Amino acid sequence: MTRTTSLQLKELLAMPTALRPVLLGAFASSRPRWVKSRSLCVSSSRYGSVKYPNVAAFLVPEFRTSQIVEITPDDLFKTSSLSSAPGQPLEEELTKLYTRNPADFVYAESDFYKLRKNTRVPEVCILGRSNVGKSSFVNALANRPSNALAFVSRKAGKTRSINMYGFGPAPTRKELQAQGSEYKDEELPTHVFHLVDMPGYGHASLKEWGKNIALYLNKRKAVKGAIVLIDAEVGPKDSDFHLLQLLSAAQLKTAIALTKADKVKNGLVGLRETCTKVWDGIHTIEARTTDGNWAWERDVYVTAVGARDSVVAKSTLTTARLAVARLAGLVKDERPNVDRNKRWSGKMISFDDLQYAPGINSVSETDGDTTKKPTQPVWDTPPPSKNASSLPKATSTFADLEHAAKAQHSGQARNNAGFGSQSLTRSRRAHARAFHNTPARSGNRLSDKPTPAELKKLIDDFVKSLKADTPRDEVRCLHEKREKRPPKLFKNSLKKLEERQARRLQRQYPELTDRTRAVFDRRLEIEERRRQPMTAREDQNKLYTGTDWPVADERMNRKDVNQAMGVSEFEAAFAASDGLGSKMKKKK
Ligand SMILES: Nc1nc2c(ncn2[C@@H]2O[C@H](COP(=O)(O)OP(=O)(O)OP(=O)(O)O)[C@@H](O)[C@H]2O)c(=O)[nH]1
Ligand SMILES: [Mg+2]
Repeated sequence: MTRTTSLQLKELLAMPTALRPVLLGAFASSRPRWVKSRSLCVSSSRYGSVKYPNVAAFLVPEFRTSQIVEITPDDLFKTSSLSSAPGQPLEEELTKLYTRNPADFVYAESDFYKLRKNTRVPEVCILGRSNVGKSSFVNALANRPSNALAFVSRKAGKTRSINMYGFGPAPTRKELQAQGSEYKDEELPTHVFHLVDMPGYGHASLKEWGKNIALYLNKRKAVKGAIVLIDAEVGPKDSDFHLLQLLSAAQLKTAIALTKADKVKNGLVGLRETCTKVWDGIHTIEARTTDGNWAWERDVYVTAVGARDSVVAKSTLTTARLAVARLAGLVKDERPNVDRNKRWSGKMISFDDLQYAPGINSVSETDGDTTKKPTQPVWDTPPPSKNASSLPKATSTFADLEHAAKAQHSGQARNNAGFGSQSLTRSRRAHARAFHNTPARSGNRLSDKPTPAELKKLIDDFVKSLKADTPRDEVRCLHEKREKRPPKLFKNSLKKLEERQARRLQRQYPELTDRTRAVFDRRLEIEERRRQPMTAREDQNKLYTGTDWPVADERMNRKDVNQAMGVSEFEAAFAASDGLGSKMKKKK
C-alpha cells in the first residue's frame, strides 16, 4: 500500500501542476495525510461529508427589516478583550482563564432551596433541552475529555441535579479586602466564576427540574446570566421559547448558542434557517413587553464543542468561552451599539417594525373590508394599555403569541395586496401613539414586571411545556422515591445466618443439639396445648401417657388441673388439707 502511494506520489510530482488537483480528487478516498485540506471539513460516515462553515456567530439585527449578518471568529474576537487583561489577545487570555487553574466540581444539589449561599461569585447557568450538549459544553470549556468533569451520555436525562463548576483562580486576599463587607454564612470564594450545569428540559425530564430551573432564574442572587443551548440541527422548540419567555420575565442577561453545528446537513444555509427561527420567536416574545429591559445578546453563537472531530471542536471553543465570559461580566466590549438598549429608557423599535408590534392584529381585522366603517375611528381608540384586550395578555401562552403573530402576518399580506392601506397607516399611527404612551416610556418601568400571579402562570406554562407527565416519568418518579427510602432491614440474611449457625452446632455437638431440639419441640407442643380450648385439652390429657420429661410435664399437668378446678372445689380441698398453719408449724 505504501509502495503504491509512493509511486503515485512520484507520478504526481512529475505531472504538470494544473493536473494535480484532478488526480487528487480521483483518489481522495485513499488520501494520504499530507494531502489533507486545511479548511474545516467534517468527515463523518454517519452525517456524510459536510463542509463546516467558518462562522462564529450570527448578528441578529434590531429591526425585522434588516438582515442577519454572519460574523467570522476574527471579527468576533477583535472587538473584545478581558477586563483583567485589556489590550491582550482575547483567545490566549480566555484559554488562560479557563485552563490555567484546572476547573473544579464544586457541588451538586437537586433542590433549589438547598443551594449554598452565594452573593459574590458570579454564576452563569447553562440551559437547554435534554441531550443538547450542556455537559459536553462544560467539559470542553475546561479542556477536559468527556465525563472527566461533567457526565455526558447519549441518552437524554443524564444530568439530574444543579451542578456547580468553578472556573478561574481564587481571588487574592487584596481582592477580597477590596470587596469590603464580611461573608456571612458564606464560604470564601474559590473561583472567578461558577458555571452551572442544569438538568435538561423536554424529553425525559421531570417536573421538579422545571420548577427548580424557574426558581433559580427568578430567585438566585448570584446568577448573572444564562446561556441557552439550541440544537442547530433540530432547531428551537416550544419549550425553548417558553424558557426564553421566562428569562425575559426574570430580566436575566441571556445568550443563545446553537450547538452541534457540525451535524447540520446543509452547513451555513441550515444554520441560518435555525437562527431565523430563533430570531422570530424572540421577536414574538419581545413584542409582548414594551420596556426593553431584557438584555439578550444579539450575537447568536455557533458552536460544536462536543464534536468528534477535534479540529472542529477546537475551532468553536473560543466562541463558547467568550459567550460565557461575557455573561459573567468579565469581558470589555468595544463593539459599536452593544449597549444601545441600555441607553434608552425603553425598547428600540422602527416605524417599519410597528406593523409587527402587538395590537395591530385587532385593527387589521377590519382592514380586509374597507367599506365597513368602524364604529369608532382607530386613532381615537384609547391607547392600548397592558390590560387592553388588543394586546396579547401578559399571561398568554406561547401558542397564543404565535397565533397573534400569524394573524399579523396575514394582515400584512392583505395590506400588501392593496387592501385598506389608509386604514393601516392610521392604525400604525394609533399604535405608535399607544407605544409611546406606555408606562415604560414615561419612566414607570417596574409596572411592566410580571405580577406574582403572572409569573406563576409563566412558570406553569414552562413546566407544562416540558411534557413531563408521561407514564414513563411517573415510573421514574417512583424509582427516585424508592431510592430515597432507607435500606431494608437484613431480615433474610439474618435468617440465613441463624440457619448456618444451627447447622454448625449440630455438627459439633450432635447429642446435645438433639436433646435441646427435643426439649424445644416439647415446649412448643405444651404451648400449643395451652392455647387450645379446655375440652380439647382434656381429651388430649386422656390420651397422654407420659414422656421422658416427667418433672416438667407433671408440674404442668398439676397446674392445669388446678386451673381446671372450680373455685368451690379448690376451697374444699384447701380446707381439707392442713392449710397454711400446718406448713408454718413445720417450718418452725
Ligand atoms: N456531533 C456533536 N455531538 C455533540 C456535541 N455536543 C454534544 N454532543 C453529543 O450529544 C450527546 C449529549 O451530550 P450531553 O452533554 O450529555 O447533553 P446534555 O444536554 O448534558 O444532556 P442531559 O444531561 O441529558 O440534559 C453526547 O453523546 C455528546 O457526545 C456537538 O457539538 N457535536
Ligand atoms: Mg448533562
